[in-house]
Amino acid sequence: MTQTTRPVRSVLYIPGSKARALDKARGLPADAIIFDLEDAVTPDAKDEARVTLRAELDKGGYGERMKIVRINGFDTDWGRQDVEAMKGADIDALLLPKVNSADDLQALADLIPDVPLWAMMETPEGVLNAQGIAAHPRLGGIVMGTNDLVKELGCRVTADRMTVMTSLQMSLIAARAAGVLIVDGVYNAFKDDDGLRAECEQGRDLGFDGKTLIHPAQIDIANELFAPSQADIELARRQIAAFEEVEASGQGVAVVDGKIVENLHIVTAKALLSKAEAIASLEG
Ligand SMILES: CC(C)(COP(=O)(O)OP(=O)(O)OC[C@H]1O[C@@H](n2cnc3c(N)ncnc32)[C@H](O)[C@@H]1OP(=O)(O)O)[C@@H](O)C(=O)NCCC(=O)NCCSC(=O)C[C@H](O)C(=O)O
Ligand SMILES: [Mg+2]
Repeated sequence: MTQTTRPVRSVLYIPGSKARALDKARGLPADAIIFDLEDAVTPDAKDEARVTLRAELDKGGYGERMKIVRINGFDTDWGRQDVEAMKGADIDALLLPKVNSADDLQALADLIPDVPLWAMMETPEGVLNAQGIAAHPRLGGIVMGTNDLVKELGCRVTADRMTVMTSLQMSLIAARAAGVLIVDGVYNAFKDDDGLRAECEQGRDLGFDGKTLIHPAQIDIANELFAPSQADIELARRQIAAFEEVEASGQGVAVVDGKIVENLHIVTAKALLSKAEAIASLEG
């Protein structure tokens, strides 16, 4: 599976300092894990977290879950030490926080070869430079950092997220233009399932590949809402069948449920079926 077809419906942050949570993650149904050395770890726990995390990664047992390590930025004392500690580790990506430009990613790329890089989109400068960041040759994915964005923009958190909508969409457009994955920001109220459900639906409808999460109880909702539903799958199959039929008679437009279906809709339908297959193979 290439990085862009790999399911990332649920992307769970785990503080690198919490050994129990790091162990628990081996049995959680998250598609991806962000092992965090940045904001979820207090300054006095940074050195120990780095050692704990490397030991847990070396132990393995995380299966097919995508393993992403969020390091500290290079404007801190810890960023370079985090990179050193992750050299040779069995990980799928390093995630750089507060990326302002492609140069920030290049500084990380210069320190470590081969490992794909992911970028946190969570500063106004980063959002304005989203196109260049997404186009960096080592970039595999973008993670929205909506908490930092709210802080930096000086806006309020609203239920409809209109205050961060421009940033979400600029980042998403940049990711799509570059062909990299992009996952939505976290929903802080981790006991509010209805609120999480609404935000997942919004993120999915906007085009995000999945949602970052802070608690295991959020995983099932994200997995459900970022997967094609049975109705989506059946409609895609009917569209493909109907289009093949009209195509065989030399026409380019079918009608399904009173709506036109053209070749471009078939591309979307096939992509949806590929995603459903990738999820089934991951879960199987
Ligand atoms: C939010 C929490 C502090 C809550 O922790 P806790 O009170 O321990 O929760 P529970 O008692 O309900 O936990 C039940 C069991 O689940 C395990 N657990 C909890 N959280 C996780 C997790 N994230 N991953 C794996 N396992 C987890 C507990 O260990 C319990 O297990 P057991 O004892 O066996 O029953 C806590 O959930 C937490 O710390 N969450 C992560 C917070 C975090 O990572 N924050 C940083 C990322 S958010 C961010 O920075 C985004 C971005 O940068 C931005 O700007 O927006
Ligand atoms: Mg942040």
